[in-house]
Amino acid sequence: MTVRIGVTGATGRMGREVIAAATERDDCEVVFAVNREPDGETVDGVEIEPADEFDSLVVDREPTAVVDFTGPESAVDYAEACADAGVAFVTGTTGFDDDQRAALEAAGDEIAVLHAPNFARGVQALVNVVGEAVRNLQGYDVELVETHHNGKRDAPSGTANRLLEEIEANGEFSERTHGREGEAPREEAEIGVHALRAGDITGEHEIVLAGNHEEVRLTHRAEDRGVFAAGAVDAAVWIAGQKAGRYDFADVIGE
Ligand SMILES: NC(=O)C1=CN([C@@H]2O[C@H](COP(=O)(O)OP(=O)(O)OC[C@H]3O[C@@H](n4cnc5c(N)ncnc54)[C@H](OP(=O)(O)O)[C@@H]3O)[C@@H](O)[C@H]2O)C=CC1
Ligand SMILES: O=C(O)C1=N[C@H](C(=O)O)C[C@H](O)C1
Repeated sequence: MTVRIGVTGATGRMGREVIAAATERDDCEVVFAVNREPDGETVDGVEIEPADEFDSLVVDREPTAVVDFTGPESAVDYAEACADAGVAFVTGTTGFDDDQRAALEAAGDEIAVLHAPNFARGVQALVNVVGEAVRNLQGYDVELVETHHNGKRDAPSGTANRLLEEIEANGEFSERTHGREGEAPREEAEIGVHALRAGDITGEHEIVLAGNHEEVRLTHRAEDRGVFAAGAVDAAVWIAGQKAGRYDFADVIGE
């Protein structure tokens, strides 16, 4: 079976990678790709169409799934349009506020919705091990540093927030401290969170656990955005035929 994929944010950093990853697979076809204000360009031979035609494209082209890397507001709009059309929705977009997250989850009542803040398999492994590290090192100081390109809009990253949830679920922490300045001694139970933005760095996440005259560093470094795109296309293939509900990348890779 060929999985028919619609792509949103198609001329963005990730949208281009998704088109490339999908078109190089034998089991996928990109049936449409949209961006806000396309200027007639094509990406890997796929014509980029205007985003305001999404509602008709998602019906007429009969995609199996839409893959979205845009922004939180538009991701929610696309999820709702997919719910109306009965088309599965995969999004890697980050930076949702609580209302937007609730709206995205509500779409999961109608269709299969998969949201993952990071589609790298190595990050899923990091999520799996960080809780165990925190449990084994109770009382150690924990700090998280994430580093991304200078075009990233949200901070901390979606991946950082996911890792922080895992850290908090496995240890006794009082609060997150976002950066430090001036007279700011460390509280025993705080988690320091630091967001660096520079150049075209694809994405790095490092958790530092320190105490007892030793330190442990758990680091993931994405070397190429293709790793995220490949994971997102794997998710689009996996979600074909899934029933309505809310899914994450762990479901795709079988954990
Ligand atoms: N889950 C994962 O593995 C990953 C997630 N991400 C996340 O994906 C998202 C996109 O990242 P990236 O590709 O780097 O960003 P870009 O800014 O490069 O691309 C975003 C694209 O979406 C379009 N867009 C943005 N806002 C809207 C809107 N309101 N309506 C319609 N189109 C819109 C932009 O159009 P225009 O050109 O007109 O602005 C652009 O083409 C971010 O939230 C990022 O954090 C990124 C990498 C991996
Ligand atoms: O914006 C990015 O580039 C990335 N965003 C995701 C996030 O916010 O966690 C994933 C990845 O780190 C790249």
